[in-house]
Amino acid sequence: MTPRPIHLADLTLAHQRRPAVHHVSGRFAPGSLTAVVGPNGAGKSTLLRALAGLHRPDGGRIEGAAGQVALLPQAAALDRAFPIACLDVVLFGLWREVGAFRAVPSAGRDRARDALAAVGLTGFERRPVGSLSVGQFQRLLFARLLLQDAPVILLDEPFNALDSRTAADMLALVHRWHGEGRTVVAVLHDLEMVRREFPETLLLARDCLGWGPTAEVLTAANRLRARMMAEAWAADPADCGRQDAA
Ligand SMILES: Nc1ncnc2c1ncn2[C@@H]1O[C@H](COP(=O)(O)OP(=O)(O)OP(=O)(O)O)[C@@H](O)[C@H]1O
Repeated sequence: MTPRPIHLADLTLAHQRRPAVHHVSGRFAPGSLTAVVGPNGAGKSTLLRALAGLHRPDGGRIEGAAGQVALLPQAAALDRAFPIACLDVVLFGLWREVGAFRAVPSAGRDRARDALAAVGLTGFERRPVGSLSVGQFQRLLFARLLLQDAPVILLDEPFNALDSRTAADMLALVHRWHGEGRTVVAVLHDLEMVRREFPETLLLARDCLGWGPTAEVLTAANRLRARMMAEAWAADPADCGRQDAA
């Protein structure tokens, strides 16, 4: 597995012209394992969506992400009322390989069953997604990522609302991906987990307040700055302060 590096060059991402990510520059090294942390509304999900090609830059550039990224969105952002069976959700992971309108070969179905087994969902093939618990649904989304087999994996709050057993199982998958040389980027709020498990951290409060080894980034001073920045942005969300921002 040889991911390409991903560069952010003076990246600004906006919603309705209000910057959510503001003049951020830096690099996700190939094979790195990075936590993206910051207060609510700091631009973390917006950044992941942009890396996945779902949000176009309003300023600056993202280089190297196209075609090598798989995204696990926040579970809360997904509609589970859709009447679809678990195996079919996992098979979406083959979309790039197989295409939208071609039948999935039986080998693909076998891989999907293997992915379900790998996340502890053997026997769930025909279950409608609406009948799954929160933790089972998150396992299902991880199974889809397994099938996607992407060099770069983006996870938006992947352990939210999971019990400790499920969180540990999903964390083991993250480490497996890292061990295979993939680049993994995860939005997280649990700073203890970040310190324990994630060697690199990007601290975001719309602006980048630190990006590098976790112990150097997650200092009390930086976290205080992040909170203050978030409050300043909340008070005046449109004030970019630079000529060239969106
Ligand atoms: N679709 C949207 N339309 C308008 N504004 C949006 C949209 N999505 C996000 N925003 C705004 O952009 C800012 C950044 O949101 P984002 O979801 O990226 O933050 P976050 O760091 O992921 O937050 P959280 O930790 O609460 O999930 C917030 O002020 C949010 O209200």
